[in-house]
Amino acid sequence: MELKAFVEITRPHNCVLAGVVGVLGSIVAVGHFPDLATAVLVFLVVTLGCAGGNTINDYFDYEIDKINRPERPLPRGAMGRKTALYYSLLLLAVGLALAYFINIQAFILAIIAYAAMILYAWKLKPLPFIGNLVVAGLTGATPLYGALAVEHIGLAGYLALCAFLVNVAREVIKDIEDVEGDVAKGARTLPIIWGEKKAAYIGALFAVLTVMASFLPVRAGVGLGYYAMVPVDLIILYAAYIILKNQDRESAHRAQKLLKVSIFLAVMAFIIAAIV
Ligand SMILES: CC(C)=CCC/C(C)=C/CC/C(C)=C/CC/C(C)=C/COC[C@H](O)COP(=O)(O)O
Ligand SMILES: CC(C)=CCC/C(C)=C/CC/C(C)=C/CC/C(C)=C/COP(=O)(O)OP(=O)(O)O
Ligand SMILES: [Mg+2]
Repeated sequence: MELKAFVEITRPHNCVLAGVVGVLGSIVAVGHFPDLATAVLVFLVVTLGCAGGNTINDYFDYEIDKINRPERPLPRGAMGRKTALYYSLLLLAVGLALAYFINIQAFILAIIAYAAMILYAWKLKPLPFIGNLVVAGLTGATPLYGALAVEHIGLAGYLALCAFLVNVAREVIKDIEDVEGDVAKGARTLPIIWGEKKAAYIGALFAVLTVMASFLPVRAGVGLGYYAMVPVDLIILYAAYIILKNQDRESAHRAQKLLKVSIFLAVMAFIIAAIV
């Protein structure tokens, strides 16, 4: 057993980014930084939820990951599967306990989101496109979580829409990348039942929809910070071009990684826009 596996299996880069997006949701909802206690609780509930969701995802994906992601902690033997299961449930239990101290709507949304992550990992992932929508929906719920914590939605709705759309695009393109392992396990993902070309069209469509939605906050008159969104949109459109041009594993990997970079840069742009 490797102790670092307890951090690695949570995919800390995703969890910290998600936690920042949760607090960003609070900020853009009310136009200023929330009180420190609320910000810390929102960050922890989202981060622990994402950590528990990633961990239980790897528990259920053990067979697929042995083919697609053999370097991950479970397939490489760095952690036992049962340990991963109990560890994920502990992370989620602590997150729920903290959500109770925010407010009732934030506590209820945490219960729904955590249950959806477990259900996704356990049963929904093999469902064509439904699995993608669940993951993207959870990712879109992240800024809304911060907005619920401050009991106001405001611009967090635009942030949630962009998060949802870009993650639908990324999840579909990740499925194109993972076709080999998914076929071996009998998963019925979009590229497997519709073909990789049609799945690429769906992924590219949601990428274009993300670019269109990214200007909504500008229409709402939000400041100069939103021009930082232009390079983000160019990266998203380039990712769409790559996956439309070629649907092999390498192209899908490059496209989905570019979308991940666009997510990180977009979050920085939203933070600049919220501060400027
Ligand atoms: C215009 C534009 C792109 C706006 C961005 C909107 C926004 C705030 C996005 C943030 C979404 C978010 C909460 C991201 C958290 C981290 C993340 C990517 C979660 C989704 O993870 C599922 C994925 O399948 C994990 O795979 P991998 O990243 O390869 O480990
Ligand atoms: C709203 C609240 C309280 C929490 C949300 C927490 C977040 C940000 C969830 C969104 C991200 C998410 C759903 C993470 C867990 C599940 C996950 C890793 C899905 C993707 O897994 P796979 O489809 O198996 O793809 P890979 O394992 O190959 O990445
Ligand atoms: Mg997985």
